[in-house]
Amino acid sequence: MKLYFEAEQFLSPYKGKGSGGSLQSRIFNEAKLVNSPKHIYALVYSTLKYKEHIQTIIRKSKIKQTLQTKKLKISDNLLFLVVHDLLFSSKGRIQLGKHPIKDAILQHKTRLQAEYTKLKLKYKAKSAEDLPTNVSTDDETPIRWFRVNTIKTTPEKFFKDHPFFAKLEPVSSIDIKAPGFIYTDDYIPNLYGIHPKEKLTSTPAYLKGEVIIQDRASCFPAHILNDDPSDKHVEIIDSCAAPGNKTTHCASYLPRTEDSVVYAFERDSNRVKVLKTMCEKATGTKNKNLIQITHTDFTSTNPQDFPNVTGLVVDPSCSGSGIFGRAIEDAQLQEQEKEEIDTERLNRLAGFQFKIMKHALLFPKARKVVYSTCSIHPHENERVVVDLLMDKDIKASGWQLASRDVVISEWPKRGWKEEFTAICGGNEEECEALAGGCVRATPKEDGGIGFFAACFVKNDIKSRKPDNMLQNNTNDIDEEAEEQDEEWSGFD
Ligand SMILES: C[S@@+](CC[C@H](N)C(=O)[O-])C[C@H]1O[C@@H](n2cnc3c(N)ncnc32)[C@H](O)[C@@H]1O
Repeated sequence: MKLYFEAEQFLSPYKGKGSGGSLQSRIFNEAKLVNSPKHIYALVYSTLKYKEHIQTIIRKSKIKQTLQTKKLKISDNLLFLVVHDLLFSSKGRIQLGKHPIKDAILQHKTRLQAEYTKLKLKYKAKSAEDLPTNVSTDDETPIRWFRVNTIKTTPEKFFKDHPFFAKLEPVSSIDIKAPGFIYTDDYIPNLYGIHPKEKLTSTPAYLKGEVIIQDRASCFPAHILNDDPSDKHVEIIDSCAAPGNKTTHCASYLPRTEDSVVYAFERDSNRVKVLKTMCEKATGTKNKNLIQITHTDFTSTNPQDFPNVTGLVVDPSCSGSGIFGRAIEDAQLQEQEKEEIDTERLNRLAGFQFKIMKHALLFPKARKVVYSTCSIHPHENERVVVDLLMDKDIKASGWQLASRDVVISEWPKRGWKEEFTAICGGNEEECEALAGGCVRATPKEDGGIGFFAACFVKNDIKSRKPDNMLQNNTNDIDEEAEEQDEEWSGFD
């Protein structure tokens, strides 16, 4: 039953702290799984895809009544998984040794199969593939991105060891037609695209942490922070770190000197374990001091304790509305439920995001702070940026939005300029310039999740307040905002 018990937890929409990420990342980042994450993902994905039909078959076959009579306790989700395997999987068998639940379900095999046949007749379907589902194959990512982890290896070595991936081509289109090709990305160094069916996760390089699966847009923050060779960051902070994609990516940019470090903060106790596992795998024993993890709320840190930190990545919890892989889970939510979460929730999230960013902008030597979300909503993106730019303490300390040339200038999609009118009024050029300090990625259309990043830079202007005065102002975040953050912690 282990496989089904492990898969069961992923069948319901994520209710823990944070967004939890896409279904795929939730499963692949769960450190405690005994079964292969790939196997579990395939099972959960397919069960969710056919869930509506499985429910109908279960109801019509009256199998639940039999299970109750036999006093066999089985949750609905577990039953969906088992019935899925019996009817919808290619092997058509329950992956379970001898077990009373298996026996009880197999006693009903004929009835279950009869209901399945009726369903196929109703939809004139020859196989499960022809049945209508809420989830089209469009919900699958058109391309899978991975980066060669330069802490452990080099692209040259990786390609030498994996000659299968030898056909390097520039990624001219995100529509990869077939496995067998590998595409170099135009924007992020050491990032490659492959067909989603490519078996990367079984390669020794993946298992050893030499390559890391990471969405392209999610690689933007570390790249924006570290792209400029004149910025010699040695100490940086990742304020909201788990599961650690951006932490490990940031670490890969640091010079390999003894004092180079990424301070990674994570306040959630479960997620901090995943962060530790990922960082250990990515750095290995040789570079184990490259990342220092602290299990704490980032806003409780004292910026004066980090006098050498010059750059920060702030990727706080958000609505996760850009994660299209989640469509399969969203398909389970009632429309009404979806509507209810909107504006109020987004504003609460924005309040929290503002608070974390304001804290990040207090670090005395910081000169660059990259803010990001995987949300498509302006509430959590440009509007947070505008509120920060209009904040009197932040203005006084010399923080500004960076110019486009230091924020992946060739990437075509920038911030939404209309959102900046509160700052620049009708001055189109100024709005455009501000929007240029931000990048956006559209879900699917840009070959991955929806994403937003903005880069703040500090110019040493003469009129700015001394940093210690700013530090004293951190406590002006009112109690209401504190409460919101507490409440908020249920989202990501
Ligand atoms: C969007 S996720 C970060 C994803 C991560 N940057 C990555 O690329 O793998 C946000 C994370 O921030 C954590 N978090 C939220 N508020 C925090 C705070 N005040 N201090 C530290 N961590 C926080 C959440 O628990 C969650 O794990």
